[in-house]
Amino acid sequence: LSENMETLKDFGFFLFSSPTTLLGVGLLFIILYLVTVGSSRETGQEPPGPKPLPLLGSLLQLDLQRPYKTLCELSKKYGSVFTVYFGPKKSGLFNHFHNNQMDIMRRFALSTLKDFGMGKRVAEEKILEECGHLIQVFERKPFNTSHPVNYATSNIISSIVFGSRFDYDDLRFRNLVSRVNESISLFGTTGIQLYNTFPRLVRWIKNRQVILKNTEKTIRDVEDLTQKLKETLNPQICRGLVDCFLIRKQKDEDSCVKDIQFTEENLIFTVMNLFSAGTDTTAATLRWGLLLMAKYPQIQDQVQEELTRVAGSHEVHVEDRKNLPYTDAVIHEIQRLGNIVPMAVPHKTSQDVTIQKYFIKAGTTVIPLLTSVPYDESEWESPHTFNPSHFLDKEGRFIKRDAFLPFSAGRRACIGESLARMEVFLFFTSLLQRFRFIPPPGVSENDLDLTPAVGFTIPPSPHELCAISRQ
Ligand code: HEM
Repeated sequence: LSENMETLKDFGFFLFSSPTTLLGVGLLFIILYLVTVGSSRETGQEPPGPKPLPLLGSLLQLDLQRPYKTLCELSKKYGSVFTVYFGPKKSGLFNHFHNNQMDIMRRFALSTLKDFGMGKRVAEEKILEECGHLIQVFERKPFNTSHPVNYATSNIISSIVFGSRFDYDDLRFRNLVSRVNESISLFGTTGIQLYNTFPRLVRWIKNRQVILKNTEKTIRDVEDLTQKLKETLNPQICRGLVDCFLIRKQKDEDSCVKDIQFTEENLIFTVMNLFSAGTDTTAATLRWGLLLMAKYPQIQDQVQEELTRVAGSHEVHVEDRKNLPYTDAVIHEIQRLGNIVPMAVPHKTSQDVTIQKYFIKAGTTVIPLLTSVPYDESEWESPHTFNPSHFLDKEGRFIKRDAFLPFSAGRRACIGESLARMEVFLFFTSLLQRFRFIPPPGVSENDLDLTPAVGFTIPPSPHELCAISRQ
């Protein structure tokens, strides 16, 4: 996902696309000049920012484990477009795609996800089936929600990509999911921030070695899984995204088209990207949801009262959402407060560009600082409190808010948004229908800690909950 190329058009579109513009200063951009200080001044005015130290840039001013926090503070001082130096020059951890390839792979993934039911009934059926499996493994005795929830969300993307789900006790699947979780979490550590800043100096850093090993093993697993699909491929039937990719590749080969997009390498990385992007994010959101329900039992009561009144013991479907305004508001509030992708995905300008009055050189890393939006005091009545009324009008009807941007905006916004929204709604409602979530014995609601973990995406810190059956 990281360091993907971005065209000038994408960049402009992102900046001026409607929700962003509406928010004014809401969506803040950090412009990370990783080139020599002052070089861009030759061509135009550089965005403001803290004065960089030689070599270290702005490093000493940043909380390297939670950079989004200090960056948010800096944005208050310097405005919606500003510069931060992460050390002296440009660096990146993974960069697998070239510009056009990224565009084509994005389009391919998006249209295949749609073919496989993203936002449609097919996906709904898959998710409801998975809810059935997830419910079986939730326990009355204290348990860590991380594993089961990650397996469940991973199975949704797996069945879209590979055409089938995995058993929760399948060792290879468990390892795949654990490696994704571990790498995403390590991406947020100080060590990796340092590596990104001084790649030559700290190549040996342990967390980088772990990420590289994880990636190597995942590549082997994905190669093996795709090989099995290749052996049983029937060009008439697409079981999942991998099949569609292979069929397209075969077609190009048959008609002697020299393929630079539909290559084995792109297949592996597309699958890996979807697998990581689709697992950790949705699971983190759901885990925040369950934790917040345990912490705020009165809100859990109201969700359960509404679910009982509207759906009784029937399975909740997507079409029920419009009749569940309170539950819908709670889910939106979970996403707002959870703020699980605080710095979106870094992009890179492919050409020089001027934004507002500021000149940004080609090759500059640009980070949309999403974290500034959900806690914006000019947008939310009580930005730091879990308050579902942010999404309700006086009559208790659900209201959309422009400052709700967990999936980012513009041409490079999340491609899994409708799938993720469906997953979060169906998993959350079916779990809340069946279970009451409470803290473990001896732990009070007040003791439940809402400090986020460290990571590229930010789930809650490790914790345990009890799931008491309501039936
Ligand atoms: C609640 C769950 C999710 C949240 C909050 C979320 C959020 C985001 C955000 C903020 C971005 C960065 C956009 C930007 O850089 O401007 C992103 C990118 C992306 N997401 Fe999601 N996402 C979620 C679930 C998913 C799922 C289920 C999938 C799988 C289909 C997915 C696939 C992707 C991909 C492939 C990208 C990169 C797009 C690109 O660079 O062009 N996401 N997501």
